[in-house]
Amino acid sequence: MAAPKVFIDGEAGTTGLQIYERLVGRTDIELLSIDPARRKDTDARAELLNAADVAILCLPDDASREAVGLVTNPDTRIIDASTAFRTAEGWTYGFHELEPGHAKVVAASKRVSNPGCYPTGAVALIRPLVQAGLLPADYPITVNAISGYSGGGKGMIAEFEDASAPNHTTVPYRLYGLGLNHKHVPEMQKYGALLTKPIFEPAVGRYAQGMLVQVPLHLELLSGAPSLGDLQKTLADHYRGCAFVEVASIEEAKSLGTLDPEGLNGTNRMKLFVFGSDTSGQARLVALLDNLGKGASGAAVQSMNLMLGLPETTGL
Ligand SMILES: NC(=O)C1=CN([C@@H]2O[C@H](COP(=O)(O)OP(=O)(O)OC[C@H]3O[C@@H](n4cnc5c(N)ncnc54)[C@H](OP(=O)(O)O)[C@@H]3O)[C@@H](O)[C@H]2O)C=CC1
Ligand SMILES: CC(=O)N[C@@H](CCC(=O)OP(=O)(O)O)C(=O)O
Repeated sequence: MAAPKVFIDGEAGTTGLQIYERLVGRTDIELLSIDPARRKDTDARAELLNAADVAILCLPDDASREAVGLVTNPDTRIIDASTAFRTAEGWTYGFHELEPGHAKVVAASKRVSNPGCYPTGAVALIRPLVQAGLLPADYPITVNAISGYSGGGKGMIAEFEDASAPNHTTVPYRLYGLGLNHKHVPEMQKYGALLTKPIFEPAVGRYAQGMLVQVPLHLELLSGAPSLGDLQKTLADHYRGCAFVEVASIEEAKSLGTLDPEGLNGTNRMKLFVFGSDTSGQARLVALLDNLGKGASGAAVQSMNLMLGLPETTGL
């Protein structure tokens, strides 16, 4: 039987290139590549999109919407890495670990939206606690996060790395999203199962890749005033058996004095930590992941594997 065909639209971009590198050596799929000179040519893209069994879109939102509109082959299945369809009807959210059985839903879907990098961490921390009844759905959640500059794609990479770029910067760290209207907020609220819009405080640092996503909580405001151990156990129970999501034990978390955002770079893994103090009644939940791994390209390959009936860990 012929190997299924996969086309990456936006293969030359940051996310696209990382997916290409994960797929190029594989013999269980056939990678369709566009002539670099025609990579923005609508006809050339439409031809390959419709020839693919799975098309992975690694494009800005508008170009993603355009690409979806170019697909007329009912057998072409789409994984979109942009923000365009993450909360849209008819699309499956590609966070396999969302709840038991969700990987099967992804496997059967024709349209899968790849989760945002920050929401992957935030949703992973928040949703199981809401579903377990510990975290009230109307809790005033704050999500604080730092990402490496590759999170902003080719444009931001040039800004930090290319001294000749018009917007070149040498700042070590900066806050952004100050108007509290970051594009990831609706996604965090929807898949975090929250009734209240979270306050999202992102920052970018002068390093390429890797992120930390934090959710601070006051334990006495949670249902039943749980301990740090109760929160850790709820998360650990939820992610037990997941190949790519791990929950640190309370002992491991207590043994750490610091946490490095680059710790899982180059992997499709995410690790969750419950820090804090039962004595002070405060928790600091943290997700560690690679924005280009589990936060983008790794997650897209995980979905592609499932959609093609392959083990989700293939090539990851
Ligand atoms: N970087 C990250 O950590 C993450 C990114 N994403 C999402 O993935 C998507 C891609 O982001 P990223 O890879 O970072 O961005 P990049 O800017 O690095 O790459 C986007 C690519 O798309 C190309 N492109 C733009 N318009 C078109 C078009 N009309 N037709 C064909 N190609 C086009 C660009 O071309 P050109 O080279 O000419 O600019 C570029 O190569 C975005 O939607 C982003 O939100 C998701 C999670 C994390
Ligand atoms: C550092 C930085 O700028 N990060 C990007 C997020 C990455 C991205 O492009 O968003 P998705 O994960 O939804 O695709 C931002 O905040 O806009």
